[in-house]
Amino acid sequence: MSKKSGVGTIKGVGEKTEKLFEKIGVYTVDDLIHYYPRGYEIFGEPVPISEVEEGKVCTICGSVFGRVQVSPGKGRQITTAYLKDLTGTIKVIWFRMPFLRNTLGRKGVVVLRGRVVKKRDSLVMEHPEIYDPAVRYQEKINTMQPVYGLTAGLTNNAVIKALRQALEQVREQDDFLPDEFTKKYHFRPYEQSVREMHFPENKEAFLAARQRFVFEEFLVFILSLRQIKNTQDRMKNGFHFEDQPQISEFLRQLPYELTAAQLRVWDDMQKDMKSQYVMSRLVQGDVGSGKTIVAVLGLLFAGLNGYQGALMAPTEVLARQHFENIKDMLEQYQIPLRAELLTGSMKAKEKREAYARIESGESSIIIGTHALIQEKAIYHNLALVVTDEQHRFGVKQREMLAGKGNLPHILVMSATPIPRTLGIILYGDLDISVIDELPKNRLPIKNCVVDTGYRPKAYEFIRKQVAQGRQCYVICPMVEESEAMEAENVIDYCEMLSETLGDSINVSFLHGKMKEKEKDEVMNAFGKNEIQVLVSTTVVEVGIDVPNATVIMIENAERFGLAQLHQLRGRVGRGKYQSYCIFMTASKSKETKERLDILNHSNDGFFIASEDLRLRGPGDLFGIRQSGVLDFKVADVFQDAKLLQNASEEADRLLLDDPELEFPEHCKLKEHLRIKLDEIMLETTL
Ligand SMILES: Nc1ncnc2c1ncn2[C@@H]1O[C@H](COP(=O)(O)OP(=O)(O)OP(=O)(O)O)[C@@H](O)[C@H]1O
Repeated sequence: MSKKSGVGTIKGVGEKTEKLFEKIGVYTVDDLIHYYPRGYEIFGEPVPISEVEEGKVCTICGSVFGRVQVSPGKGRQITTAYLKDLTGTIKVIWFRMPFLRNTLGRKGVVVLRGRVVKKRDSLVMEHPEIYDPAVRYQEKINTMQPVYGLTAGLTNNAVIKALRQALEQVREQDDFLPDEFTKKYHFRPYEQSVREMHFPENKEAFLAARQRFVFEEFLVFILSLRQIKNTQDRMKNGFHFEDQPQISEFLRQLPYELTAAQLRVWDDMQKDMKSQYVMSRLVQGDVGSGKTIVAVLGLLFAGLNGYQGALMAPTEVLARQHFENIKDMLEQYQIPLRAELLTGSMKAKEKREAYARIESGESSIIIGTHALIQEKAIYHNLALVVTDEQHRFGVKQREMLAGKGNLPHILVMSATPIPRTLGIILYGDLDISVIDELPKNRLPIKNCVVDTGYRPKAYEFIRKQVAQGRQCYVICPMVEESEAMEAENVIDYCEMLSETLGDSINVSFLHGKMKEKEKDEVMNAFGKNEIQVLVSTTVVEVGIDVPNATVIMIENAERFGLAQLHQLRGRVGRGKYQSYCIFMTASKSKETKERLDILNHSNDGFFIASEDLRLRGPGDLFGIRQSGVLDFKVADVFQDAKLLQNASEEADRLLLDDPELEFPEHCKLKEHLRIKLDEIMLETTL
């Protein structure tokens, strides 16, 4: 086995497990070595069964009592057992582990560790880890146990086992970080740091190791940005943009006036597009601040000037929403441009026809997902690409999109509230425009944080809002184990709510496992108010815009990060109606209360992000990811702002001394950067 070999070369990793590893993005031994835990658990002593608490991960010790039963149902089997100690008995269930029926009964005393939930008024431990024999658990008490991101079928223990072997392959010479930084910032040696990331002695050791990888990650990121920026600096374009009277007319006819901030951004964009240089602009604005219309203006501007404009959305649901919205606008305001939708799930024939209309230039506004940048899509004078911050383009992507024509202007949309100073570092290759005000017609969202006892009242409130013609979202409890279980959960909840609310209210559900077409149908029906209450997972998190929705109720609010809760809440309060957000939590913990209080008292994404940082403090072990957007493996833009600053300064200095990274001490870094840049290119072209 070497670091470059596949995970399948690790002892005990068979073909099936190899496939599961691939699902989580681990292909090689090296990938595994750098597959860091999502968090760590500190195991406590087992508690008496009579003292387990709802909503908490608990450890109990006892023996299996009675028969172990497995409910039928292909792929959904539930194994049920009862565990007993001197103080009481608790029901325990496992999902999709029918083989436990034969093994569990024989084990005698076991230690189980899992989350306790309430089902039909009694406590149930869900899908716990089993420690066998119990003495093995003793070794773990008070140690930090890594918790990895998993997929159905892959257990945490399997990852740990494979990792222990993989770590044998780590060598000091694998370190690509130049020595000068290790010395200057007192980082621990590479090999030790990798180990401490997975199996830290204690919190301090973990924090020290983490610092090193945070710095490394930022440094590589910034150096890559600088390279992209260097090649695209002040690139000339061959477009010729002129003011379009139809756009002024369009703006006059819109049912609302643009805010001053929106007008400012639109002004920046026009200047960019009319100049002789290629635009690379980031538009940053809080949820619901009205970024879409600004993007639409850009697309119209391109179309009316005889070019094509493309809008790339992160999900199909969102792509379709934008498409319908733009198509309606074109019709309503009699703008003679054709909009085209292009998504991965479209039928081959539909795609072929769309490609043809794109290539001939018949369609000038093209909206879609990643499919937009697939090879088969050939553009006819593409002048603008609007995208979100997940899909950032380098020169290569621009070239590919443009075909043989000019490099298109790029507009990137972001709802991540990042302080300007950080933004300049992180988006070093982009000019930044900020939408810092909300449309005038908005009433601030009214929030409340309540416990689960409030549910009946919340449902009553929803019923009243629906009676007034409004609509509601219910975000379902999160299930960490698997997407499939999350889907089941959403369906069950939907059934229950539908019964509670009665026949006159249409309740439906949405989850990530549904087919794109089904998702579209549900979202469409919700958009038209044919569905009044939508029970959903976090798939509605980004971009969904149904201004008639006025209530969002978020179950298990304590399990989400503040930024994510803010995004979710942003689904309401998008129109003129008073909107409400109900944060539901069973947790009594002080931290939860404090965190949710921040949201309860503020609707300002920027303030929330900074408060979150203050609360979590530096080096928070269990920090729930701030944003999926600037997705660093280890680093956190907010928490590690200081290291980001350091890395940025060091990157500048490094490039000043050795612009091509040709010094011998930089050669490993250079090689790593090359691989990294290839990866970035690949990610954006797939
Ligand atoms: N100036 C304005 N006045 C009134 N309503 C507006 C204005 N600008 C946009 N809107 C409306 O506000 C709603 C939210 O706008 P939009 O969907 O563009 O938000 P966003 O910034 O993209 O938010 P998110 O980040 O949540 O996707 C839309 O229904 C839009 O029509």
